[in-house]
This record gives sequence, C-alpha cells and structure tokens, in this order.
Amino acid sequence: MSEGELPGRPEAPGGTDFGRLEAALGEALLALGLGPQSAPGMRETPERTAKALDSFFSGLRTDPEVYLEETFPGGTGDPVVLRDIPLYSMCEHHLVPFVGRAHVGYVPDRRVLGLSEIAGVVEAYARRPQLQERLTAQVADLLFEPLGSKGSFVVIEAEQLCMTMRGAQKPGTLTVTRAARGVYAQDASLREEFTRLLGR
Ligand SMILES: Nc1nc2c(ncn2[C@@H]2O[C@H](COP(=O)(O)OP(=O)(O)OP(=O)(O)O)[C@@H](O)[C@H]2O)c(=O)[nH]1
Ligand SMILES: [Zn+2]
Repeated sequence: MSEGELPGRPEAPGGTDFGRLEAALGEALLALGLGPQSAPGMRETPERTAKALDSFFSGLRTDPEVYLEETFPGGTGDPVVLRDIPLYSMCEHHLVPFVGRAHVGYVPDRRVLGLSEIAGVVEAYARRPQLQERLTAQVADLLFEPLGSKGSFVVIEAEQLCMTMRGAQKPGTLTVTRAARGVYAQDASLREEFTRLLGR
C-alpha cells in the first residue's frame, strides 16, 4: 500500500460490525483480567467503546473529495490560511490518539473552497488509523490538484500519546510535520509568509 492510499480501507462494506467489535472488546478486557466480577462498572464498556471506535474511525466511510464540491468564484491569487484547526486522530500502530492543531493554506486559482469544507477535509482524513506524516500529505494533496488550486501547504503539530504516555515516555513532545505542494513547494517566501501568519 502506498503512502497516499487510504489506511485500513474497510475490508467489508457496510461499516462497522458492532456485534463482532463488542465481542472482541469484551474478550480484550477479559484478557486484561477485567470481567463482570472484578469490574462491574465496565459491563457496558465493550458497547460504549465500540461506538467510540466507530466514531474515531468514521473517516473510513467519508470520501474527502465530497468537500471539494462546494467552491465559489473568487480568489485573487493570494493565499488563504486557516490556523489552529483542532485535530484528533489515532496512531495506526497502537490505536492511541494523537492530538494537536492543523494549519492549512492554499492559493486559489479563480475558485475558493468553503472554509468549513477545509476543516471537513482535515477531519475526514484524521478520523482514520493514521500516521501524522500521511495525514499531512493527504490534506496537502487533496487541496492541490483535485481542488484545482495553485498550491497548498499543511503544517500539523501534535502530541503522539503513544510516545508520551508510554514507549519513549516524553510528555510534551510535539511532532511537527509539513507538506508543500505547487507554488508552496516552489516558493520559500510563500512558506515564510505562512509561518508569519501562524504567529510563529
Ligand atoms: N513516523 C511516525 N511514527 C509514529 C507515528 N505514531 C507513532 N509512531 C512511532 O511508531 C513506532 C512504532 O514502533 P515499534 O517498535 O513498531 O512499536 P513499539 O515497540 O510499540 O514502539 P515504541 O512506541 O517506540 O515503544 C514508534 O517509534 C512510534 O513512536 C506517526 O504518526 N508517524
Ligand atoms: Zn503509536
């Protein structure tokens, strides 16, 4: 599978198999030694966790391209930058969240995208098992050629809980990833302006 492909493309159509997921989560809790006797408060936990996982991975059922359908004439050739879009995603290695902010810029070519749609693109890719690098690249890719813009630039700053709660145990570490396409890949001054707009 290449970096650009959907991670974890559903193997069966029709969405989450809740019965199977709840049974598996119940088994996982038992494997941890947590059953009806030891943890009575967790009786409904497999059901609740199944719903939570379904929502964390709801992007698997969303085609991010639907957010490109609503464009408006406009755009002067100057960049549009959305700063500090809240970001919640799930590390595909450990199924643990990574949490942070996405900053997204693009240079329109005669048509602009609705601002909410930009946040929707981030969400559709974030609500999947992800790698921060791939998420960053996927948003930048979609906002370049499929959108028909002159270029796009995406910066994601996130805390990977799999690295800070466990593993390397380095709380507070922020991972910063970036992807530049089109004019943003070619023009360092545009990237510097983007960084200035972030107030960094
Ligand atoms: N490049 C990249 N690495 C990630 C991301 N999320 C988690 N990782 C890393 O993926 C690696 C997984 O390493 P493994 O050795 O296979 O698994 P592990 O033994 O659980 O690793 P540790 O997390 O280091 O304990 C670790 O270095 C994680 O920090 C991500 O978004 N991008
Ligand atoms: Zn991880």
